[in-house]
Amino acid sequence: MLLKLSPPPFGLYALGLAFLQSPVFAAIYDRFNDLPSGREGDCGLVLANRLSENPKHNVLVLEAGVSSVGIFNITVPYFSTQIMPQFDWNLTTTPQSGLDNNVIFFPRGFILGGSSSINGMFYTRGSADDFDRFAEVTGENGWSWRSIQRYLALNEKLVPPAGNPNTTGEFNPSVHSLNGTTSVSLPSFAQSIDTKVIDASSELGGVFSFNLDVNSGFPLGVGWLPRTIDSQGRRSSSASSYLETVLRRKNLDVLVNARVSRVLPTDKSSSSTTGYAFRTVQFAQDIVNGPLHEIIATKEVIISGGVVGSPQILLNSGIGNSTFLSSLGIKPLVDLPSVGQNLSDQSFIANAFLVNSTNTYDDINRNNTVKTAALKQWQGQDLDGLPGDVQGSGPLGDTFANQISYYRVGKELTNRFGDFASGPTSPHLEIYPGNGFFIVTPPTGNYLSMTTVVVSPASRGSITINSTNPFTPPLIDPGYLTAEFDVAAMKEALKITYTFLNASG
Ligand SMILES: Cc1cc2nc3c(=O)[nH]c(=O)nc-3n(C[C@H](O)[C@H](O)[C@H](O)COP(=O)(O)OP(=O)(O)OC[C@H]3O[C@@H](n4cnc5c(N)ncnc54)[C@H](O)[C@@H]3O)c2cc1C
Repeated sequence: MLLKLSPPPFGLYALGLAFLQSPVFAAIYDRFNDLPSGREGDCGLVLANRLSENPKHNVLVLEAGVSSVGIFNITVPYFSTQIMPQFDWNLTTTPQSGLDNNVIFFPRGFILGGSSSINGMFYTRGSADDFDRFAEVTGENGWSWRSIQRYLALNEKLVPPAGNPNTTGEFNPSVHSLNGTTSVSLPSFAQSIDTKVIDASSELGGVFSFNLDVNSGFPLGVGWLPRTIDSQGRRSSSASSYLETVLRRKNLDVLVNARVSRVLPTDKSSSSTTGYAFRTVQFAQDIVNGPLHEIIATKEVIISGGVVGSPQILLNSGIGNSTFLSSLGIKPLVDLPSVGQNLSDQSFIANAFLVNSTNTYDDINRNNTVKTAALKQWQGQDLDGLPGDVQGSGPLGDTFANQISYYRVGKELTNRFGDFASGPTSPHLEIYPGNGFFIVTPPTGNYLSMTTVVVSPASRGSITINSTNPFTPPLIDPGYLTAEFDVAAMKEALKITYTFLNASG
């Protein structure tokens, strides 16, 4: 099947895959010249995994960033709290009018696995209403909450946390799968605030009531937070779960340091009325000096460059708003005005409060002796002369939040602005506690973080380009807090946070 683009299809993925003869062996390559000849195409890692299940398909993944294999700082979950510029695109937003024209860092993974290799590993599904809304909007019932269960089960593999602590009462086994691909576990490392959080939920009740499983389709309330971490306390990313496990396949190859500039029509005789077959992918391994390489997929190209990379590749290729592309000097091939529009991102504030406890994570972040001891614990080295230190245990084998909570804003706000959540089971707000001040820890003091997120934002923005150089960073405008609803909702999140913190527990 060729990927033919003609208006109005949307949801274009890109970077391709190909069907070739005589598979040789599978590998991750650094240089184009080392690729076995005849390997043509590429695609996202879940697709690469599923498509290469069929030995008749040959699949090539092109990744702009580096390989994730064996990278320690990616594997150790806790290091997700630190910015790692070598694995990041290091992008920033345009000045944000909703944030006093500040420019904000916009992290995205520049590595195999993309942002799943640098993210916070929270495993939280959308609500039942979210999926049912996808089904309604797309007219495709396969997206409904009921239908999607099969795919959630294929994705999730619930495993015991490192050290096998007792997780009874922290989840509902009936909504989890033991047989999928991505390892998911409950917290392995008890934080000193855990009991206080659960006690506050029970004391306050109402909207703070304990929810046995926020992944049941009904996320409202306070619950324990599953994370994509395996039983040895290692990050489970799309690269570690979907790619590294199948690298032995002879029909799957990966080329890293390969930045795609454009997809090109392969059949020059096609036109915007008959539709183009975009099977040629152009990319560079050296974006300053070139050269530009071209490969042609025998079958199909699938663009999966994420929320920033995909629209940028499409716009570079002449697929987008024709008037805009012409004004920039790019020949429009397919008029798709929605490309890069309607960007929706969740604004958040990492609120930090000084606390009188010294039992927080802050010293791991700023004291090398404490960090080294925690690393030894993660490596399973003996710290106390007693047997039993487990690989992946301790604070570094876990992410920074053990609980998560979801709320709806009051009726006053939805009556005034409308309801931007997908339905009554869907939250407007997410709030999670963390036992420290993360990302940029101050040199002194101990902290409690209460991060507040508007998860059903009304603000909309865009991803666009302002250059004919395909490697110039795109213009990222998430429009943070430009909608009045989002500002009002964030204020409500802060009020909820104060109520929660004022519980006597
Ligand atoms: C800091 C951070 C924390 C997050 N925390 C969580 C969390 O705790 N839980 C959660 O569920 N979600 C979290 N997310 C969101 C989640 O990680 C992303 O939604 C998800 O990874 C998006 O997947 P994707 O494949 O669409 O895009 P990406 O993960 O961005 O992958 C796109 C891939 O394409 C590559 N690429 C892009 N352009 C090109 C090009 N021109 N040529 C070649 N390759 C290209 C990129 O390098 C990347 O590997 C977080 C995201 C970030 C950034």
